[in-house]
Amino acid sequence: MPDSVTEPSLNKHAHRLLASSVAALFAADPKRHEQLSCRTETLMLDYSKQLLDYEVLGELLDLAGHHKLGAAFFELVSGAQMNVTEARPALHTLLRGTARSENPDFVAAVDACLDKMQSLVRAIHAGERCGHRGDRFTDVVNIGIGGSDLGPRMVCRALEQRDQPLNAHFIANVDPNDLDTVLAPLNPDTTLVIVCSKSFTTEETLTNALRARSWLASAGVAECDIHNHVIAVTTNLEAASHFGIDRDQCYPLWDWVGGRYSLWSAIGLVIALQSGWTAFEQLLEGARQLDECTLSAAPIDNLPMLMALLEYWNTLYLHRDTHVVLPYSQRLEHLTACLQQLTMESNGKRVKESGEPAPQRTAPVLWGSAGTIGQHSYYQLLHQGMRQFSADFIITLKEPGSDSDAQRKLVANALAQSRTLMLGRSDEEAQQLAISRGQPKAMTGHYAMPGNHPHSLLIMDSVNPKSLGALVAAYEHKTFFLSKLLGINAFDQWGVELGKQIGQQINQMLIDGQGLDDLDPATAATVTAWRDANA
Ligand SMILES: O=P(O)(O)OC[C@H]1O[C@](O)(CO)[C@@H](O)[C@@H]1O
Repeated sequence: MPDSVTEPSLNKHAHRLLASSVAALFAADPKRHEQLSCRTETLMLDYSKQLLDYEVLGELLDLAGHHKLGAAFFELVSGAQMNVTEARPALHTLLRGTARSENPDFVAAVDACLDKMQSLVRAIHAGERCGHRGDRFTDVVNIGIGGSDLGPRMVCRALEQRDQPLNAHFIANVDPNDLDTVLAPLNPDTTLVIVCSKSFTTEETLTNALRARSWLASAGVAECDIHNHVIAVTTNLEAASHFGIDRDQCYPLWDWVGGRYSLWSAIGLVIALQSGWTAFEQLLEGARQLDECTLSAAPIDNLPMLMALLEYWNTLYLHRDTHVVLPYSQRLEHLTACLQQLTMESNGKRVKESGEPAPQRTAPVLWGSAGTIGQHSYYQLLHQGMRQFSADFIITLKEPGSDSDAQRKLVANALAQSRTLMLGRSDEEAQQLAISRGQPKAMTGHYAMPGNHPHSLLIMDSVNPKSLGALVAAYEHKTFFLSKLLGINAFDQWGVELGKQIGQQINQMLIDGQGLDDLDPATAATVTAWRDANA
């Protein structure tokens, strides 16, 4: 493939389609939703409201072939060194049992870790492993940040039940208010703390872990009993044992699992503790099934590949700068935050794998929140603002046990918004509205909405462990396929690393006030102001 900024024929199609509309495409082909949809066991993608026709779809599918997306995915799950700057594979799929025979060297470690996790979960749920006074654990606090927080936090919220074995809590921010607020209502005697840090060097996590230990100690947990209340998940056993967590209380992680892809590993312990081992296994199974189907399906039937091709089309050709994810489920309220790290930390890059500048736009900004709440804040911009965006609506068909009237209204809102984003309100209708309000025609523009905002619907039966596993895996693979279309490495994050490094330097300057001349004057002035305020 030449490194052209964009493919000329797709550019021509984009020009043509931008002068048309999704509504016109539906008028010409009322059954297009039957063709422009794709199913897996647990998910359905309806992309008929995207601004594309069969010609464009054909060319996008050809691109999948040119970029050898299927082969690249096989390489990924087979343990090829996809992370070129860190010379590592990215084998999160192995954690859920995909391509075991391709990765014989790592299988035993994964199995042993799962066994160790399961034993812990069983012992805690059976009341065999208790707090220092012999009380059953009632609460589990996960301390971690980024991938060591967002995935498990999202899944725990999604699977929350009234009568669950343990209640899960999360502390991520180094802002002391986060820890103080989370721990305040908890009983230290019945609380288990999991320190999740792949590197065991992340400042926020280590600071919070120390503070959580002090909280336990000040509640009377003797130093020799702390090991019963604090466990760790990390690749860095040495740092964890230096911190005071015995090796046998550490659950392993490996450098071949990226932080933002790690919820399937022991980083997911909090999920199993909250929702049970079976739920955790089902989560892995849903993701594994999605992996299998991504490995075997032709591009036209390959749900994450289609999602990536659509994002590529929307970003590069229809010039959408942002992608809004709108889950119509309060259970999925943390999904967007989780996908932000997944997609923007993976594909928010400006160079290709080779180190050359990326010749085109890379990842769009991802944002959004659970519907219907956003309808009463930022949807106004979606309907009448001037920004160009694409969107995913996530809808569930049946939520057993929830109020059916409210549930129906939720879905009605999702479908209404999707339809309005597609159709908008025509100038004629807007004019009639202006007139009916006794206003001159000149006021028409206030009521008109362009519509024609490309978006997909991701539909699942309900938010359950299996469908959730599949949903997250679908976004993971979409992210990977997009990286391959863009030619970038999805598995490093050098921008974040720089921030961590400079943060440590400035922390030292806040402590001792030394070396301020090395800073820019504005930053130095704020360091001085902070030191004065805290003198
Ligand atoms: O698990 P660790 O090593 O504490 O890192 C936490 C997070 O920090 C990052 O490096 C940057 O945010 C993420 O990739 C990672 O998930």
